[in-house]
Amino acid sequence: MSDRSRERKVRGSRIQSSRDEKRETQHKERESADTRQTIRTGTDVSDQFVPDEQTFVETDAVRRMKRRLERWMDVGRPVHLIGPTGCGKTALAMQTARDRDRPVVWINGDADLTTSDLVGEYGETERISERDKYIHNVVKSKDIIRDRWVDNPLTLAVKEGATLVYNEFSRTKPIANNVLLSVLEEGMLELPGQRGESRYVDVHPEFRAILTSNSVEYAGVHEPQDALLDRLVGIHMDFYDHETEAAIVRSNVDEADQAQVDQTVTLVRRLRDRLEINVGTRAAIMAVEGTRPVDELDEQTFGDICVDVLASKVSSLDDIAGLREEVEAAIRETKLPFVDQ
Ligand SMILES: Nc1ncnc2c1ncn2[C@@H]1O[C@H](COP(=O)(O)OP(=O)(O)OP(=O)(O)O)[C@@H](O)[C@H]1O
Repeated sequence: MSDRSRERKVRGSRIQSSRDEKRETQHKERESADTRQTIRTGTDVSDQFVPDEQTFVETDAVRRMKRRLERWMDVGRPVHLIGPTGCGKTALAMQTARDRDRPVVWINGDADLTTSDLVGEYGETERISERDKYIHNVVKSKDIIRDRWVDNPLTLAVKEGATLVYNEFSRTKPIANNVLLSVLEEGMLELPGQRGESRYVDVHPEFRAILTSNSVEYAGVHEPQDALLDRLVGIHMDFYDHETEAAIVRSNVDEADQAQVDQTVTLVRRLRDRLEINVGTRAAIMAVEGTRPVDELDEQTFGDICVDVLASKVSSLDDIAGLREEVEAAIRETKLPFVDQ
């Protein structure tokens, strides 16, 4: 492949470096990795929240999904991860973002988010006092009070060439997300509150975006505008395979017994098929955590643990009774060796 064909175009602006030069740049960046930061605090920014780094399990299934995501990152396309609650979207997005060796910016979608929450506002007032020091013992002071513009996460990410992880973006009202349209296509961010030249910001060529949404809410809460969806590559995720879920549980629960993890994952996957409510990987993690303090685990106790793990998703005592029946039936079917039947 000729060098020219290796040059990759990012929406609205061209990465000047060929793939080799980019590798060279990345190598240099890696050398100064300690200067790389997840933008938590930077110049003129309020503290940025980014989920803490966790042990990330990479089985074949996870690697395949991650590679699929990275391919689109490589060509500069924003990716939309869609999947049921607790299937692993956030963990995958965050690990892919971290592995890019670029700053990571996190935004949590919310119905109250406005455009200025995303891009910035004149959030602070600065008072500048000038004293006239040329005329002896005459003090003339002038206070200038000026609003100071504060960049918010999206502007930060666009300026720094960060990887933006916009979690549950469809919880944000579409009108607030409109500001993404020109970022993802024309490579230009418009700051509605700003004036003159500073109203427009060129998108850094290394800027990338991963948006996640919950399959149910995605269609429900705020149907995203088609113009935004049109700019996104969509990857639908489902729950991982048994081996991956068991590995995820083990990585999230210290010193968990392998057999108990396997059996609990089997049970949780069985309940996922039987119940109307969404049974995510977190349920398996919490069920194994719930058994840790128990010395002699019997069917009743394990049934209580599994009901507790899922009960917040049912709203009435009748539903709880139905849930318990399903849980107990699934425990009997799964013949859990560690549970004294
Ligand atoms: N590859 C992985 N390695 C380690 N833990 C993982 C991995 N994938 C998912 N998990 C864990 O499984 C649980 C659910 O994952 P995650 O939060 O990423 O799901 P989600 O689809 O983003 O959920 P939600 O829709 O609630 O945001 C979390 O506790 C997460 O730490």
